[in-house]
Amino acid sequence: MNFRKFFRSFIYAANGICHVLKSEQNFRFHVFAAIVVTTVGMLTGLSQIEWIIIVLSIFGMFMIELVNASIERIVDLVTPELHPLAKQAKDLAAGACLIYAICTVIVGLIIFIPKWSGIIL
Ligand SMILES: Nc1ncnc2c1ncn2[C@@H]1O[C@H](COP(=O)(O)OP(=O)(O)OP(=O)(O)O)[C@@H](O)[C@H]1O
Repeated sequence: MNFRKFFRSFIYAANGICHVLKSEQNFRFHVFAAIVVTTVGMLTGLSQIEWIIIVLSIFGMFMIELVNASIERIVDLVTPELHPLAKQAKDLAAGACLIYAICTVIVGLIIFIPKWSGIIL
């Protein structure tokens, strides 16, 4: 096994994550939301399975934002001009992010609302 090559692939991946953090406002928003949810989760008190679901939701959102950013760049590389298929490709990728974001909000509500209802009511 080539450890140098293996290690370098981590550097490339870290570069990609740093780039998306600098260039994508949506990704920074998701990082902020993840910090808020993690803090609220610690204050609320979650079970092990609830934490696993939250972690999967948070990292799934990061992953899909990275894929979306990657698709945007590939589209811009292939066609810098306006093209209906370029629009479809970008809008489909953005739609995938939106659907997953809605899913994570629903998951969050399912986990947190029963815990808070005892405190609020
Ligand atoms: N090459 C293109 N041809 C046709 N439509 C495009 C093209 N590039 C972007 N669009 C469309 O224009 C709208 C805005 O695109 P844009 O790339 O600015 O998206 P954005 O969400 O602002 O992304 P960014 O993170 O790059 O700012 C979207 O509906 C997108 O599909």
